[in-house]
Amino acid sequence: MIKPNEKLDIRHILDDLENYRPKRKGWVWRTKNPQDIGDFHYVDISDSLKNYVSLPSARYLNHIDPQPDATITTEIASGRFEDDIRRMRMAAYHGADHIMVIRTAGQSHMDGLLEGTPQGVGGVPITRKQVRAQRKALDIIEDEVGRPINYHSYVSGVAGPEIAVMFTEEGVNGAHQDPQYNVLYRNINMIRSFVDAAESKRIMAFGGLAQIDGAHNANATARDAWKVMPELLVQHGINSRFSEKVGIRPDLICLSTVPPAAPPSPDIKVNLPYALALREFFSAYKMRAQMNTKYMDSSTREATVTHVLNLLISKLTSADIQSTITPDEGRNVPWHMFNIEALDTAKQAMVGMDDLMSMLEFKKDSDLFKTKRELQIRSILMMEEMIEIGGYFQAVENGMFVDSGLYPERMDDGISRKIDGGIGSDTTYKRAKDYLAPVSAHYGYNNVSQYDSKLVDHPEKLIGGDTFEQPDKIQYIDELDPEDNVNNRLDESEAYRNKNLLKPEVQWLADGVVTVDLFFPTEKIIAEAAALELGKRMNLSSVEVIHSEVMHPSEGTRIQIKGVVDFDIDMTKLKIIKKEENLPADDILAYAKKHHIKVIAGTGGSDEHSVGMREILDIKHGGIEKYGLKYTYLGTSVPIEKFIDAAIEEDASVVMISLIISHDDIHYKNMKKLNDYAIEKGVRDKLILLAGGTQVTPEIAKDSGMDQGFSRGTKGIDVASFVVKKHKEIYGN
Ligand SMILES: Cc1ncc(COP(=O)(O)O)c(/C=N\CC[C@H](N)C(=O)O)c1O
Repeated sequence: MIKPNEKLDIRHILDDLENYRPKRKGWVWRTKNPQDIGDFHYVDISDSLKNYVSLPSARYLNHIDPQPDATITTEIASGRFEDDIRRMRMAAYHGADHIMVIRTAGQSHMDGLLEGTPQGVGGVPITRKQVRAQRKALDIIEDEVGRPINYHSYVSGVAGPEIAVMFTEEGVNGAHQDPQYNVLYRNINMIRSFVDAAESKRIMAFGGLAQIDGAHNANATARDAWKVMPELLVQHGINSRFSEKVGIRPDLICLSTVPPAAPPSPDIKVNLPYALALREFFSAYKMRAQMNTKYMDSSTREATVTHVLNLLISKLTSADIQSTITPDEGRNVPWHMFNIEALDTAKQAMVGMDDLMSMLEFKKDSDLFKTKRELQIRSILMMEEMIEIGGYFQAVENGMFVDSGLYPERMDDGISRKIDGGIGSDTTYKRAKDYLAPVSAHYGYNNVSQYDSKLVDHPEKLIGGDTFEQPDKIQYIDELDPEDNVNNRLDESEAYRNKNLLKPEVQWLADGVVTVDLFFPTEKIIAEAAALELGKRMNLSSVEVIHSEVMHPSEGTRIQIKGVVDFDIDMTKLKIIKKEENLPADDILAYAKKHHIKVIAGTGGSDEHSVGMREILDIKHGGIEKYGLKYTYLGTSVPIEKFIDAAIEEDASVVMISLIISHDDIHYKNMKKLNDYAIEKGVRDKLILLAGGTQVTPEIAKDSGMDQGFSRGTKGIDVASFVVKKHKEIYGN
């Protein structure tokens, strides 16, 4: 099993891919398991991971990392699967157990399977080899984090059935499949789409894949998304009932529900009635909540707050899968850090709202229920009209879908598709009387008995098993394109994989992209031009403004730029400051007692923070008291001189000053003052001066005259161990 300090070896993953077989088939849900974690009892919770990265503030709660009971998704879309695999491992550490891989632009229109490992645009070309490599990598990653990970991509498009077969052969665990998506958003002929969908869904049912529908696209496409809510209910109904009739189990039918409105609209008031309406209509199925990307601009802060409101909706209603679009979707440059931020947002908000509904209930007499009912009635009326005019196909041709009017109001701007039009029109054929497909998952008419009436339920037995039973029958193609493949890409970036060279990246190894977050005290248009100039002068190339935010029309603008650095960093030449090993606790205790080490401690300058210092001092937090050091606490806002005067008076050998406020580097200025005063009083060489604080950098503290600086995450033993080592240096054993 791979260790956290070992990097995934992509070449090892690519090795012998031909003979890789998936460990299991089908989807795995998390198991809800209410439990105590740390000092708290959680209810909407599943088991914790073996290896993980907890939220930053978990540091104050014994590094607990509670995992919500909902599956959490991250979307991967860089175009190079070999770099996406590292991102998948990072995502798994941050709580993702559903990896959704976007396909290269336009794959929906390709009528057949792609092969090999060409680089994609905005996603990877989903091919058997890329799927195998990623599933094999996820086998390694799920063992490392200690939780099954679902691999997911898309079965929509004209090659739906072929992709469904390949996914089932390769152990893919989930897929989007919704013929309405083909029709409305990819202009694929509707007859072809529904015939293909029946076949694809039948195969997915056999493979146990979880299915996600495409209703969310309506509210990403409609002009005023909140007005398509009745239609969203209709779209969910069409795909869910169709899927169930074809044979997909209801607990694997996941409705992709996105709150259609976002702030500054009254988000919860608009979205909650819809969320309740949906779950009341479709309680037999699973809910896949997806964060709203429609109203996302380029501010990751704004996107994150909208995401949290979406998570509130999920907690107020239900979410079996909680999808986390990268908050950078607004810029359409999903980078590693934004996938991880979105995962942390979901985990943080969901565990933060654990067991919410045990404390709340909705006011029965509020508008909430009236609006919910009204939306449901509107959607039923829409279904009735569809039946009246001749059914779904006719309704699409009449442009009933994605009309920006709140049904039955019509704006007549819906997406209309011809029943006999679109890609793949006129490509469906009635099966002949003696039609036979000797395969284990096939929708509709299959005249097996003409050969063997005993095998009607197992047509594949006619040929000694199909590829689902006999994976060795799979025709595995390695590469088709001698240029555009992973081997060439790996060779190009080899120096950054197995040498000591380092480059910053946002999505691809050694892409060299960095961002600079800055503020200019001037109007936006000038600030943007100045930011580009600044980027150039910082020797960045391809400098672009990726976000600008007006703080005031003339007083100031915040700008984020991205740019590329063209140099490498040689890791062997870096000055790495190793964290000092602590002495054994017993040795510290014995020495401190023998030498009666006394400490003067307090928060210096005009600083009132005291929590941090108490943690480092008090025995109950594992403070220095636990290791035999006696301390006198001077309190907060202690004048700098008083520390030295007290040390002299009490014959203390250590001064510990806590300095949290860092404006204008006042913390370092106070350290200098402390050091200078100790020299002035002629006691500097007898004293150990230590400074601590959230913004204290040890190196700068030492440059400011301290013997050592301590920053976030310092423990009592770190300080006690340093004191004993330093005391031995000054006073001998
Ligand atoms: C039903 C369906 N089929 C296929 C595709 C993608 O289809 P192409 O491979 O042709 O782009 C989509 C698109 N949305 C999925 C991403 C979204 N951010 C999500 O999380 O759902 C879809 O909704």
